Order: sequence, then C-alpha cells, then structure tokens
Amino acid sequence: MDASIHIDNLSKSYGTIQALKNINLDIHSGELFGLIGPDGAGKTTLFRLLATLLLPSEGVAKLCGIDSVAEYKKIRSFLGYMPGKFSLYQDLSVIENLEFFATVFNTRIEDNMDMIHDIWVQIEPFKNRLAGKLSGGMKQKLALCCALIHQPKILLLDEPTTGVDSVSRSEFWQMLKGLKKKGITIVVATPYMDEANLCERVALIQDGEILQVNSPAEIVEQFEKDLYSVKSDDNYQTLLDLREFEHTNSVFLFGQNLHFTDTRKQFAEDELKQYLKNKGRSNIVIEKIQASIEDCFMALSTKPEANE
Ligand SMILES: Nc1ncnc2c1ncn2[C@@H]1O[C@H](COP(=O)(O)OP(=O)(O)OP(=O)(O)O)[C@@H](O)[C@H]1O
Repeated sequence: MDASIHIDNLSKSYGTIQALKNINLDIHSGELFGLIGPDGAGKTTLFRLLATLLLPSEGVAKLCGIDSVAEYKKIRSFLGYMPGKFSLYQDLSVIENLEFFATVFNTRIEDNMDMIHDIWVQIEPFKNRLAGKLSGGMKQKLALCCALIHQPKILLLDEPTTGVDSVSRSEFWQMLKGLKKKGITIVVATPYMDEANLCERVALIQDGEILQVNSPAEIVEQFEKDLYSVKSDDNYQTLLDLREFEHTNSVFLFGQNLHFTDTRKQFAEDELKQYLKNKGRSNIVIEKIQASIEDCFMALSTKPEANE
C-alpha cells in the first residue's frame, strides 16, 4: 500500500504574508515523520493544504499519489487530521463525539475497534463524560480516536502534545509507535525540539521554509562546530559579554546554560575564562557538550543564507 506524501514546490500566501515558500518534501509510506518548528513557521498551513482545507498558491501535493486539489474528496476518505486546536464537540459526551465522527465517515465504531482499541480502553471509563470536562491528556486521546475512526492511511497531527503534561506526552508518543506498526504514515507537527528524537525523520521548518530534512541522528551528526556549555554567576551578563567576544561564532541561552561556538578550530578555554573573568564574572564553568536538535535548528536558522 502506498501511503506516501509528495510535495513539489508548494507555496501559500495569505494576502501579502507568504506562509509557505516553495516547499519540496517526500514523506515515505509508513514513516513516523516530524515537522519541527516554532510558532508561525507554517506547520498548520502545510497541514491544512495536505488536508485539502486550503488551496495552494503554487505547487502540488500528492497523498498516496493523488492530487490534493483535483481529487480532494478521495484524499479526505483516507486521511486522518487532528487539528491543533481542540476539534471535538465539548458539549457532547466522549462516546457521542466518537459516534459523530464515525457517522461523518459513514462507518461504525464497532467496525473499526481494532484500529482504536489500545487508545479507546484508556478513555472508555469516561465514555459518558462531556468532552469539555476531560483533562487535556484525555481530550487528546479522544481526538486521536476520532481522527482514526475511519482507518486512515495517513494521519496528520498538528501539535498534539502542546499544553499536555509530560506523562501524557510520553504516553501519546507510545500510542503513535503502536499506530506506526499498523502501517499508517504519521506526520506530527510540534514546536518541541526534543520530540524530534521520537521521529524517524524530521523536517526543520522556519518562516515558511524547510531548513533541513533528515533523521534526528544525522542532523545532529552534521553539526559543524565544537559546542560548549558556559555557566557563571550571572548567565545573562555572560550572554552579553560573549556577544562582544571577538571569537564568538554563536551564543544562545539554553535553560540554565549558555551554548557557545568559537569561530576558530582551536578553541582556547583558558582564554575565554580569562576574558569572562576580566568582565567581572565568577564561578565560570566551561564544558564541551554534544549538540542537540535545538542547537542544529539555531545554527541552521541563523545562517546568513537562511535569513535572506
Ligand atoms: N488565515 C491567515 N491569514 C493571514 N495570515 C495567516 C493566516 N494563517 C496563518 N497566517 C500566518 O502564516 C504564517 C504561518 O502560520 P501557521 O499557523 O501556518 O504556522 P504554525 O507553524 O502552525 O504556527 P502556530 O503554531 O503559531 O499556528 C504566520 O505568519 C501566520 O501569522
């Protein structure tokens, strides 16, 4: 079964705002694929184009080899789409929501129980509760069941873990791994860079452009510089100091640390320590660290050519 997505030079503008710029992307059949980027990057726009809810300004998208514009009705029959904003009827119960979505797709819950069973057993105890009264994690599970009730070949999940606690987030990713085993192509849009590691391949997207497509491991391997974590008594002041340091290639605040790269191949830790001491910093700790997806994203998004 071909459940691939092929995107060729796809662009979308809203008036003067170009939300997507010449996107080229191939997502393989059965892949668990991540679309990773910050708010406003264009993730929702891309999903809405793939879900046949928007028309492209230019370019072509094919799902299972079928054109998203010319044959949009066919696509709707085999596509599952879970929008970012809560898509359920708050004043219907859990079971009524599921029945509603089954009816829309001209099917019955009992005919599709094999597809949703593992998720359904977790929300069944609450089946008579109004959807609006569910916790965030439960709403998300119900929304996933509703998106799956017609046995889609391709599933698009727009920020499914935004605003959900960390236990529910990790349960959700476990559920996606289970669905992948059923052969569904799953595309997850997320602003959480750490979730990239849970995908087989990811596209990093910013300002409507794809910066890179690869496996998370290969993206990290391609990080070109030696990366250092820098800490001191005052991290914010250290950030300002490092911005002035003549050999700084990049410096970003990452949680409690700063991530720093030097323009030179030969990094001189003592020289940097002395520079920061001279600036009045104390308790300076400098350590070489492995780059994360977020470091790669920052490096790619601040490359001069990425900003043109
Ligand atoms: N209907 C619209 N009219 C005008 N501009 C829009 C519209 N929808 C989105 N945009 C703009 O298009 C760009 C991409 O937005 P989009 O919602 O696709 O990004 P996103 O990555 O999903 O981010 P978010 O999580 O914030 O929705 C943004 O600049 C946004 O302001």
